[in-house]
Amino acid sequence: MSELDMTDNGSVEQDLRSELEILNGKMEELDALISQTESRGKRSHSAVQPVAHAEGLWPVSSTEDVDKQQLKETISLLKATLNSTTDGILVLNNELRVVIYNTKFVSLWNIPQELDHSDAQRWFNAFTAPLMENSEHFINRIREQLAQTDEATRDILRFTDGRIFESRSHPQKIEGETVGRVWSFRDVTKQRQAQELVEYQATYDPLTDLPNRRLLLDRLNQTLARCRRHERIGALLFLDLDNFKTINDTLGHPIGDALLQQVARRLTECVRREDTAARLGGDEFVLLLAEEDSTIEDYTQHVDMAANKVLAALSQPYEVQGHRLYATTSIGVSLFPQEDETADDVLMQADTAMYRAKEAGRNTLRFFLPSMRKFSEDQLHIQNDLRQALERGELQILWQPKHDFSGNTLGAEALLRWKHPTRGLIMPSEFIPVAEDIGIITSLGNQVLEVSCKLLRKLADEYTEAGPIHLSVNISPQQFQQADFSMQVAHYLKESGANPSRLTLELTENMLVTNLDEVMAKMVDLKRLGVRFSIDDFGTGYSSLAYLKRLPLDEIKIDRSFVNDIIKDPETVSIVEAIITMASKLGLSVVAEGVENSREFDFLRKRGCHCFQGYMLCQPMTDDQFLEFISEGNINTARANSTQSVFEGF
Ligand SMILES: Nc1nc2c(ncn2[C@@H]2O[C@@H]3COP(=O)(O)O[C@H]4[C@@H](O)[C@H](n5cnc6c(=O)[nH]c(N)nc65)O[C@@H]4COP(=O)(O)O[C@H]3[C@H]2O)c(=O)[nH]1
Repeated sequence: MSELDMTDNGSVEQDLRSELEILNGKMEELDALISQTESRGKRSHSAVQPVAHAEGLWPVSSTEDVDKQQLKETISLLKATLNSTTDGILVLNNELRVVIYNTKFVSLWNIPQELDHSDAQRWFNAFTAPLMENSEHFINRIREQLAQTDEATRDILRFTDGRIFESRSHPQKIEGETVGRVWSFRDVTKQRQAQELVEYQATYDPLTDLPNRRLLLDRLNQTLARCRRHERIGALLFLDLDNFKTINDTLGHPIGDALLQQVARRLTECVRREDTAARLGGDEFVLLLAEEDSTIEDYTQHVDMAANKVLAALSQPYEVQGHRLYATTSIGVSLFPQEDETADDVLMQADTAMYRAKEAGRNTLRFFLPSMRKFSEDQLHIQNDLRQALERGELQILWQPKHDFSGNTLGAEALLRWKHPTRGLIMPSEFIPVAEDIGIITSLGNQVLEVSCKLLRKLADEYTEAGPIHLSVNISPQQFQQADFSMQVAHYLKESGANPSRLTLELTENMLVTNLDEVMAKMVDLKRLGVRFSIDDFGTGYSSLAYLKRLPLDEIKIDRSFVNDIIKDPETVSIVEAIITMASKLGLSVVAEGVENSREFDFLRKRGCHCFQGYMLCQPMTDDQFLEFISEGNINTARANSTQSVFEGF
């Protein structure tokens, strides 16, 4: 690569002067000598001709009546001085012919002796072409510098073999008239590489080689300025991997790092050269799309397509050190400029939109809307409030019963609610992701486990006539990954005296596929205690027959979205039928969740579904309501408590 970097002209003249101090001194001697001969009526300097020597090219006078001895001494001193410098020195005249050079120059540029040493044009043609990607540019620069009769210059020359030279040049004058130019070349490869490394480390992410936050903000600032100046539109995409933490915690950081590297590669492949893919840290990436002179509608469409392409690319399975991993992404998009927002504002807006994408179910994208600004402020408040909610006892567990096809209550699922002092009832879809983000989901989940175990014991002791009632508890990935999770479960079971076979732990598919072996070992451990396992939201994640066969599962829960679609969508009918058949072949019971009407119920019952949960049957209820419901053994109690129940009877 040939890169000319013209900077620092002012101070260079000073540097060059000092560097060539000795040389200049000798030149003055030579001038004085020449003047002597001139004063005798001879124009000796015009007779000085370049003659090639093994060590370089030196001016030799042909004038007979110059004091030859004195001239010889001066030349030998000049020669010694030039050859003692660590820089390659080259002097050209205005016609681009070589006047003088030293041995260092020859060795730096690998110039063989047999070449015509007086013809710089020929040198450069022969030697710069293979050394530099753009040698023509270099030769033009030499000509340009020769034309700059007064200025000192400094360039950085880059060679295809990786070497970097610093080239300084200074005009050569005789009696005020510029007759040529002196160049000094220094190999600065090591210094430049060290400097570039420092610069690189300050602006690039070492793991993925992508620009870091600093460089991104710098480019975003420039893009914002260009957009404002030329009335263009730009877009920033904020990406966050949905289940990276699970993978990182379960499989370890080396695998997490390798996954991030693959994500970075895919991102770079998805975008155009003029776009910027950056990593902010952790599993947060950003795409800065090049600005365009376009209408907001066209640009939005373009960004939407680009973001969907990224979602599709990043959701493909990853092969990392023998593990097949799945990672989806949530994307928030901010279009700019809107008002007088800064680069930080744009980043924050995209981040806010990303949270909305997560909230909307992950593996999706959302554009930032001004109304979301309030949402991000709310998020901050929610985080602070949730930290205190545990201590203040604001979290409550509701129980949603599950029934067999005759209406017998088989059990219930524990569902959290947050009774916020000013905002009222907050649903888990809103606060569970926050609890995961701020790291309190494990203690929250443990409380649900503890309460569930105590209730199991109470049901077994005091509600025997209701038959064996099972309780199901949702287990978050972070909670399951705790090294002492099995011990925690064992502790709550022992402390309460609950029957372990009545406790069902609900896991999600994505939790299972990240590291099958480790997950299986933990499940086997827990199975020894006697607990049951259920896969929640089955069909929405990465369902794989491999894990269904290998893991010690007891139950599959068909996701609500399938249940609600079976009436209107023939494809969903096939999926649900396949799930029930497969579960039956594997000896697993099937729970249909979110059953809202009798048509869904009838369809599922006829296909062999064992267990039903949904508003048609019962809404989630408080402890007291649930215990009353159990003691009456009558589903009609639940109907009476529920305004939304559409249950028509079994
Ligand atoms: N539209 C409709 N919805 C129905 C119907 N029947 C039940 N549902 C709702 O479906 C969700 C079922 O729970 P999930 O799939 O485990 O999904 C749960 C679970 O993933 C999570 N969650 C709730 N409690 C806990 C908890 O204690 N720990 C953890 N880790 N997650 C929890 O929050 C999710 C949402 O919980 P909920 O809002 O209580 O929502 C519950 C329930 O109220 C119906 O007929 N129609």
